[in-house]
Amino acid sequence: MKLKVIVTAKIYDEVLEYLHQNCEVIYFNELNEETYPAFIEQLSDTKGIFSMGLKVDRFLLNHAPQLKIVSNVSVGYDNFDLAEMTSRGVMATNTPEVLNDTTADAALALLLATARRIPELDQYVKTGKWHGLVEDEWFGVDVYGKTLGIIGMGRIGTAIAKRAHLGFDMNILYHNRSCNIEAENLYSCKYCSLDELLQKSDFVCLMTPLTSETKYLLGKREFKLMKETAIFINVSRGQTIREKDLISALQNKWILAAGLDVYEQEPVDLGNPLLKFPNVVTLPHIGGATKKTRLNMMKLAAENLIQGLTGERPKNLINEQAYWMKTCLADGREK
Ligand SMILES: NC(=O)C1=CN([C@@H]2O[C@H](COP(=O)(O)OP(=O)(O)OC[C@H]3O[C@@H](n4cnc5c(N)ncnc54)[C@H](OP(=O)(O)O)[C@@H]3O)[C@@H](O)[C@H]2O)C=CC1
Ligand SMILES: O=C(O)C(=O)[C@@H](O)[C@H](O)[C@H](O)CO
Repeated sequence: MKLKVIVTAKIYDEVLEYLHQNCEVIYFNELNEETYPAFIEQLSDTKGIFSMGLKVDRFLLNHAPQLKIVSNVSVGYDNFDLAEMTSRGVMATNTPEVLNDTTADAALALLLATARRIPELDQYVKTGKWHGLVEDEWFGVDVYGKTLGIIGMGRIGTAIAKRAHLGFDMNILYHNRSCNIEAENLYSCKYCSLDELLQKSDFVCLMTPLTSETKYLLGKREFKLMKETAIFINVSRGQTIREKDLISALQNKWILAAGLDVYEQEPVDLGNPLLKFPNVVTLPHIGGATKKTRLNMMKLAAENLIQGLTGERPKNLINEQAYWMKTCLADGREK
């Protein structure tokens, strides 16, 4: 008998086909008020879930006593209550690496668009304001040769550093809890404290995961430390900053501008003051999304799911302990 899995993410046909070959698939195109009760009902004998950003908490787990694995089609997994999953032996997996370059491209796109005021100038052309020589009040600022501070120099941070250093001759500062020797050697990145990075950078790019440590990492104090000419880019998660403090920073001109892919609340509320600033360039949390990369993320997530269901250690297992609890201890294998 095939094992039952629930799919709650939009999924490309070839990946759905792969899952069908291996599992009995219950597919929810969308989880909303109407479909949620049926989803909860299906959980009772479900072994695996394939989802993107699904909140996996005690409530969900209480309804899923047979669950072995939740495969996230995303590298960030702040949607998981990891402690709760691990204590119940439910494996958690994500999709690192395959989206590094796509997300780094998006971060650079935001950086360039904000610095050179591309959306404003696009409107300038399209609304017929272009009559002669463009006045210098519309000019942006240079990117090449400037200092970029990357907070969170991991897989994606390093891909951003590569582009900025090799492509735009930028000096790179970075801050992590530990050093990234590869980034230092390959792209001349220099480690510094968070405060030093904020004070010295022309561009500050936030690229950490959202954790209890990074929640509200940047607030009023940190925005005030930045240069008045600094441009802030956030492609991590909305809650890594205090959004109301970013709004104050822009209102009071503590910083020059911001480029944002992520928000405290998503989809962002139309009344959010951030949407009113001409010097804020916005994207709808699409940094990691191109069709090719999304397909690769889905394929990886599907492989992780099947590996977990068939007793293999999933390639991108996040909580090792859960694997040993359910898979190895259950069949008597030694750690
Ligand atoms: N907008 C989008 O579409 C996308 C957003 N993302 C977001 O980007 C995040 C990063 O992805 P990825 O690069 O693959 O992750 P990595 O784990 O490779 O990198 C994260 C980096 O953050 C650093 N970090 C973690 N905690 C802290 C802390 N408390 N203080 C300072 N630095 C810290 C880590 O270094 P150290 O451990 O040494 O501190 C590491 O270098 C994801 O978790 C996700 O939230 C990812 C893809 C797309
Ligand atoms: O992988 C991550 O952590 C991401 O943030 C992205 O890939 C989104 O999941 C995706 O863009 C859907 O919003």
